Amino acid sequence: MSHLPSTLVHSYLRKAIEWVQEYLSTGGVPLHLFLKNKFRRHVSSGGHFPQLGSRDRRYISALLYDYFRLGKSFSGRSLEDRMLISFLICEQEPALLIQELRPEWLPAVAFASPLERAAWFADFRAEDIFPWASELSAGVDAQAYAVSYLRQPNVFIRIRSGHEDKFAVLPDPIARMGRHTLVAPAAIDLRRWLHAREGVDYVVQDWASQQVMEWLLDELPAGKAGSSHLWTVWDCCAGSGGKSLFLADHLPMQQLVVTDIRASILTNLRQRFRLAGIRKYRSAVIDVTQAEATDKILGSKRFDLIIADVPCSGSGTWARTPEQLHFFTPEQLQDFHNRQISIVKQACRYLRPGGYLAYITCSVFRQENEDVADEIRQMGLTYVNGILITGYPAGGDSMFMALFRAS
Ligand SMILES: C[S@@+](CC[C@H](N)C(=O)[O-])C[C@H]1O[C@@H](n2cnc3c(N)ncnc32)[C@H](O)[C@@H]1O
Repeated sequence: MSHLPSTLVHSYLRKAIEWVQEYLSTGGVPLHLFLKNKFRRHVSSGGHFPQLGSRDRRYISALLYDYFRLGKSFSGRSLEDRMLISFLICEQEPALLIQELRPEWLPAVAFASPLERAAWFADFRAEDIFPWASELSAGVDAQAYAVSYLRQPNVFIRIRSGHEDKFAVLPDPIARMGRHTLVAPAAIDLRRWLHAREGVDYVVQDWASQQVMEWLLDELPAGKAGSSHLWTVWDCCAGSGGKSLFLADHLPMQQLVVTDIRASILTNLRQRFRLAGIRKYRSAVIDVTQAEATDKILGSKRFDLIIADVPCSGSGTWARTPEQLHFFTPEQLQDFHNRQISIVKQACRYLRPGGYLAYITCSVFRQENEDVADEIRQMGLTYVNGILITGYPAGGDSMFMALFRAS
């Protein structure tokens, strides 16, 4: 791509500004859904793209996503300036657009890293991107975490045990991080590059998510040599089953129960389990905070291990959904905290004596991590160990886990 007509460049910017203004005033839906809807409904209004082609969509999407990557920085600038600064900082090849719209900024394009490009602007302060550093969990490097927003995160693959031979030779854009973990640049079309089946030979699972589950296996007696115990497991906020799929691949289980408050996400889970060849499990829609309804379904069942991968701010994954930086207010943390406590309080009634509770979030906020862990201790469970995986140096998510044991 060596040339972009000037009229087209201006139309991209106009469209992106129009849509970002609309999104800022309505919010509500994730940005990717907003854009999907917009692209579908886009009707020519006499502009320069009667139909939006894939290049048009790419530019407009990048302008919107990058705009949110700046978080609260450059707040003294106009919307147009912020959009173009963010494009310059975050895109690998921003020169065509910048040359047309802000040629005086071209010297900044010469820098390779987003941080260097950002620092070219005198009014940049990394701490403005994410201004809630005092709320972070211990172990999160506030500056590195803030700067991680400036780059689209990577895609991570978990190779399923027994399928390793399919990945003996890797094509160029895909690299190995471990025996079972591969990393690829964002927006890669995995089907084009891998001669392996998604869901069968591999699953897309973030590095931090794989790391916390491996850590869990090491902490549990199941990870120790000579253990032949068959585990009974309840994944009480199972979502589309990322954690359960990992366990089904690695933990000898007698029983696996997966539940979620949303029926639709369980449909997704069942499809993934079917592909993965996992048939021995029970699934049910349960709102764990509702004791009576939960009792009706689980009855007198008691579990060796309960996975509580609770709903949270998702701040450990916000580099994938940077619009959340704009809509977040610290007051929301108390609501998340309360919901997390009520889920755990109800869930741990189903632990058998000596059973384990794995409390998990993809949050970097203390109020959802250490503070909830402290309250779980006060519920009478024994704290075994905890871990915070900070994925930002590897272009991945961050995740917290605290492991408890019932007496
Ligand atoms: C972080 S996601 C789980 C991700 C999943 N464990 C995975 O690895 O793919 C949290 C899940 O909790 C579910 N959830 C929220 N409130 C709930 C409740 N009261 N009872 C049960 N599930 C709930 C949400 O629907 C969501 O799917």
